[in-house]
Amino acid sequence: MPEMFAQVILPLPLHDAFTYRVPEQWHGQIRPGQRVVVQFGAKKFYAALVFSLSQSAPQNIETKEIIQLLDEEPVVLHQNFELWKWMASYYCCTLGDIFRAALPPGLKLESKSKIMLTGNEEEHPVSEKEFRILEQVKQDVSSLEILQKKLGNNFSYSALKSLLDRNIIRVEEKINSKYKPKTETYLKFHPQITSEEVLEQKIETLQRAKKQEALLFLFCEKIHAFQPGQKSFISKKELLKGAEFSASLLNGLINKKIVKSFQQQVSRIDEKREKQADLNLLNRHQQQALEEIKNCFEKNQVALIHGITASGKTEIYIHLIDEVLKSGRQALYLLPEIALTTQIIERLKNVFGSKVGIYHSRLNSQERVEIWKKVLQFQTNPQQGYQVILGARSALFMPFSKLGLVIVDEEHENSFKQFDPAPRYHARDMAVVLGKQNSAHILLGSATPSYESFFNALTGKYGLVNLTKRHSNVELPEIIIADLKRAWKKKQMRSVLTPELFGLMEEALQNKEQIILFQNRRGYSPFVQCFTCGWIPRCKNCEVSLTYHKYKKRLNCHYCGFSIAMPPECPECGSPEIKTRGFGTEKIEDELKPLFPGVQIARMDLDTTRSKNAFEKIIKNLETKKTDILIGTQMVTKGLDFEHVSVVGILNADNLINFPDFRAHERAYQLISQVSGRAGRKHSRGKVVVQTAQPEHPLVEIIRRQDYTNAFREQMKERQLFKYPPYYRFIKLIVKHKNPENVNRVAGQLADLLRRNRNMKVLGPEFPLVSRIQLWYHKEIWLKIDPLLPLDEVKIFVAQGIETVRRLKENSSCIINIDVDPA
Ligand SMILES: Nc1ncnc2c1ncn2[C@@H]1O[C@H](COP(=O)(O)OP(=O)(O)OP(=O)(O)O)[C@@H](O)[C@H]1O
Ligand SMILES: [Zn+2]
Repeated sequence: MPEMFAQVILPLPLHDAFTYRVPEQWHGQIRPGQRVVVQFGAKKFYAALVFSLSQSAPQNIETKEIIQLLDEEPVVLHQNFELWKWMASYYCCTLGDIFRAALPPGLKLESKSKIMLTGNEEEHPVSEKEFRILEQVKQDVSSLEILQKKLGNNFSYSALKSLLDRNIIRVEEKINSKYKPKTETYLKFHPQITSEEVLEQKIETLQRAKKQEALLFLFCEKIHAFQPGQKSFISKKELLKGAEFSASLLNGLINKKIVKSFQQQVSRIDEKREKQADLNLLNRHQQQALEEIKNCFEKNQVALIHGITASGKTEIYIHLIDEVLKSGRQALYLLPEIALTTQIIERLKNVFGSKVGIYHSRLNSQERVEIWKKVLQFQTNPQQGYQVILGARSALFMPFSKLGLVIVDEEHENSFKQFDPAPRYHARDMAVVLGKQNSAHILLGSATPSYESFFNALTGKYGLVNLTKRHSNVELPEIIIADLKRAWKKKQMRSVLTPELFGLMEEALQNKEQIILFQNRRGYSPFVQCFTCGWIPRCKNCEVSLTYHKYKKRLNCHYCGFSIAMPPECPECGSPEIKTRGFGTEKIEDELKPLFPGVQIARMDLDTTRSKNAFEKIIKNLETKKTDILIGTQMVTKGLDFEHVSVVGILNADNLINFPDFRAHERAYQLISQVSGRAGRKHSRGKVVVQTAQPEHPLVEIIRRQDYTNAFREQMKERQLFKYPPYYRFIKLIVKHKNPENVNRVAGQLADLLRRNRNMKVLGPEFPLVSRIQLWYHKEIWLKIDPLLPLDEVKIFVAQGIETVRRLKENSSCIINIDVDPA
C-alpha cells in the first residue's frame, strides 16, 4: 500500500500547511476539508483541517501520524479553500489565521480535546504507561492538556496512541467539538400496542382515570393513530401545548406502558417557518432598476446599485434572490452585523420560509454549527439545506456549493472591515472575490456608496444602476443647517438643541410623530475636567481620557474597559468642582427629559443594547410608537425602517467633519445622509436639522443639497492630489510594544528599510491618534503604492522587511501587524 500524507492547517498564525502521515485505516476515508486531531509542538493537540493529500513524504522531516479523523464528511469545501488562499495571499496573513476566523466556534477544537473510556478497558492487557493514562481518564473526563500536565514526564504519546489504536480510549468528538446536538422528548405507542384491539383493551383499564383517557385520545388524534402513512410520534412539547394536561398525567400513560417516550435530536433553529407571503410587486422604478441590474450582469459580474434611502433596494434584492433560488442556486445576503435586525430577518423569512438561514455573532455556538451544516447539506439534499444565508461578514466563509448570487447591502459600511485580529479583511471586497470564484453575480448596494465602489463603477469595473425615487414617492427630507455658534452667542440653545431643531421637535410631537437624534458619543460626557486646576482623568492603560457614565457614577475607558469611580474631588488640587465636558448620548437623554415632559425618550447605544434582546426591544418600541424620541449613536443609522419618524437631528456635525482621517468627509457625508434617510420614509416629507459651528464649510452645503455626486467629485480631487485611495493603495504597518523606546526603534528600523524601495512612498512612523491601548504603544507606518505596480512584489518586499527587523534579537518581543487596504 502506498503511503499517504495530509497537509493540514492548524489554528495558529503559522504559515504553511503542515504534513502528517495518514494511518492506513483512514486511507479510504480521508478527504480535504475534514478535521483531524494532530499533535503539534510541545505535546499540544489540535484539531487541524486537511488541506490536501499526497503520496510523497516531505524530505528531511520526520512526520507524525494523524491521531484521529473527526469528520465523516468534509466541513469545508474546496471552494472555501480557494477563498482562503486568495485572502491569505492578499492580506498577508496565514491560512491558520483564516481558519480561526472562518469556522464557527463549535467546529474549532482547541487542545482541550476530551479523552474518554470506550468501556472495553477491561478486555485488554495494558503497559505501565498506558495504565497511568487510564487511571487519569477513569477519574475524570480528561482533556489531553490536563492529562499531559498531570502525568508530566510519565505521559507517553505512544502509549496514548496505542490505547487509541486498540479502541480502549477515544477522543470524544462531541465534547471535543463543543457541539452538542439538542434533543427533545418524543412520544410514540409503547411497542406492546400492536393493534387497535390491544389499544382498546388498554383504554378499558383507564375507565376510572378520565383525564388520562382524554389525554390518550388527544395523543391518538394528533398522531393519526393507525392510519397508514402517518407519522407515529409527536413531541411532548407539542402534545401538552395549550392543553390542560399535566406532565404527570402523561407519566401515568407511560408507566402503564401505553405510551413510550424517547429522545430525538432536533434542530435549534426555528424550522417551522413556512413561506407566508408572496413577493411584493415592484414599482415602476424598481422594476426598471431590476432590469438594468440584469443587463449589467450580462456584461459585468459585479453591479452597484446606488439607490436613495427608502427607495426599496431590499425589495429588489428579494426579487433577485427569488430568481436565483428558482434556478437551483444559492444566495448570500451580507449586511453589517448591527443591521441584522428582526425587521430584515422577518422580511426574508416571510418570503423564503425555511429556505433561509441567518448567521451572525449573536447566535450561540451550537446554532452556528447547525446553520453551517445546513448550508453544507444543500449540496446533497437541496430540499433540507439552506439555499439563502442572510448574515454578517463571517457568513462569507460558509460552505456554499452552488452559489449564484452575492448581495452586499449597505456596502459603504465600515464594519465590513475586520480590524483585529488577522485576517484584516474587507468583507465587501471578499464578497466580490467569492462571487467571482464561484461564477456568481455580485450586487453591491447603498444609498451612499463607498467612494471606492463608486469609482469602480464610474471607471467601468462595475456596472452601475441608479434608483432615485422613494417607494412612497415622498421626497427626500429637507435639510436645514443650524448654526451652533450663533445660537450659543444669542443664548438661544436649549441644552444641546438649536432653536431650529427644538421648534421642529415640538411640532412633530404635537402631530404625534417621532424623532431621531444622532450623536456619535456614548456615555454622559466624553471627558471630565477639574474646574480649578484643569486636571483631566486618563486611562492608565491607554492614551485617552476617560468617559463619564453618570448612571454608574464611573469613569470608563472605551478602548480597554478600565474604569474607576468618579472621584468626589480632584486628586491633584483637592477642588470639589469636577465638571463634565461635552455631550454623550446619556447626558442628552438626561437633559431632554425636563425639556419635553411626558414624552417617551429612549436611547440606543452600546450601553443600552448589551443584553440579548435589548436592541430588538428598542426597535419594537419605536415601531409601536411607545417611544417618541430616540437618541442614538451610529447604531441608529443602519438601514432602520420606521414609518412615523418625521424629524431627525444631527446634534454635532463638526466632530464628524473634522475627524483626522482621509476618509472623514466621505464618512461624514454617508453618516449624515443615512441618518437623514430615516425621516419621512412613508407619508410626508421629513425634516433634518444638521447642527454645526461651521455652516460655511463646503461639505456642509453639499450635505444640505444631498448631492452625493458632488461630494464624491470634490473628494476625488483631493484623493488624486494627495495620492490616496482609490488612486493609490495603502498598506498600514502597526508596530506594537509595551515599551515606547522599543516601538520607536523598531518602527524606525522598519521604515528605513522600506524606504529603500522606490516603488512605494513610506509615511511615518507616527503615533496614531490613540498611541497606547491596553498598555501597548502603537506606531504606524503607511505605505502608499502606485496601483500600476505589481502589488504582490511590493508585499513580498514588505514581508521580508518585517522578517529582517523581527529577526534582530532585541526586537523579538515586538508585534508587527500588516493591514492591507486599511479602513
Ligand atoms: N415594491 C414595494 N412594495 C411594497 N412596499 C415596498 C416596496 N418597495 C419598498 N417598500 C417599502 O418601503 C420601505 C423602504 O424600503 P427599503 O427598506 O427596502 O428601502 P432601502 O432602499 O433599503 O432603504 P435604506 O437604504 O434607507 O435602508 C419599506 O418599508 C418597504 O417595505
Ligand atoms: Zn484604556
